[in-house]
Amino acid sequence: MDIGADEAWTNHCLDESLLKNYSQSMHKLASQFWDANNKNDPSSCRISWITYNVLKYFQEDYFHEVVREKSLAEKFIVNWVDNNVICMPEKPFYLLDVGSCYNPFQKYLPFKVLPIDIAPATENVIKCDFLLVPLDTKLNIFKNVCQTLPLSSFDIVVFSLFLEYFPSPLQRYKCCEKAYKVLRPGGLLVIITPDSNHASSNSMLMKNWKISLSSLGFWRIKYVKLTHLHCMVFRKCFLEQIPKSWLHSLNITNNVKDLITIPQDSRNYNKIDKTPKMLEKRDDYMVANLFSELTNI
Ligand SMILES: C[S@@+](CC[C@H](N)C(=O)[O-])C[C@H]1O[C@@H](n2cnc3c(N)ncnc32)[C@H](O)[C@@H]1O
Repeated sequence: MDIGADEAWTNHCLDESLLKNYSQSMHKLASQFWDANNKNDPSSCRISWITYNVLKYFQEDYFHEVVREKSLAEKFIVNWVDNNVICMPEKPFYLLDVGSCYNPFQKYLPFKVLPIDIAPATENVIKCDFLLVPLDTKLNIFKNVCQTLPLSSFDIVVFSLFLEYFPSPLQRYKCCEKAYKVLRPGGLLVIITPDSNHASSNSMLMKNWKISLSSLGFWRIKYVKLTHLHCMVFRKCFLEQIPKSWLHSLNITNNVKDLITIPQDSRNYNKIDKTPKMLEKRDDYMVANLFSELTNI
């Protein structure tokens, strides 16, 4: 029976032991295997990649991006006034790590981190369902549970291996919309999503993500395909009309909320053969291979 994404999500969230089990396994996989294998190399470690690129933006590229936005404003005939530019943020940069699991950014001193997760794997992570948590003027945490997140407050929002957790593109879109609201103008949304295929095989998908996020007021300033990951940095423009005008110039107006798709979305689960099968030796090899592929995430 098809129950739809929202009901599927509600049912999933009710199963606390399943959520906990997942995040603890994820913590173990990331800290005991991936971190040990990738030696903090930004060309293979997602956390180092994010840290390197975010610091480069705030410490070297910030004004270059402001100049670029100003020239785009001229191109799309959007009214630009110089006091659009709010002062450049200073260290420590305020980072919201959504789906943090085990707070992997805590060791980086340039960040003041708020790590949130629907099922924290460690005690220093705050419990919060990002999809449902209300926004307000202030951060409100009660008994290690986040009650409200503050609007226009963060320099950086990180979605690392997070969006693909949701069953529908619309839920992913709502998360990006929320990230837009909690970011300061000029702030960054960093998205990391897994994919071990060649860069060209899902390039259309990534282009659609760019379109969808542009409709919210983000401008993509960096995109890199690593062996097993797509890594993207989106900047919250001072003027949301700029990315929206870009979309308008391409005649893109429809379905922008349904474009954050992942390869699993197009799988027809009704057609999958559900008759129980005996596991064979070659199934073990297949699973082992799958994980060895991910050793340098
Ligand atoms: C694959 S793990 C990624 C952990 C970490 N970000 C990393 O890169 O290693 C995804 C995490 O997202 C969390 N999560 C899923 N849905 C969430 C939601 N709605 N709000 C907050 N966290 C969520 C899960 O509990 C899980 O810990």
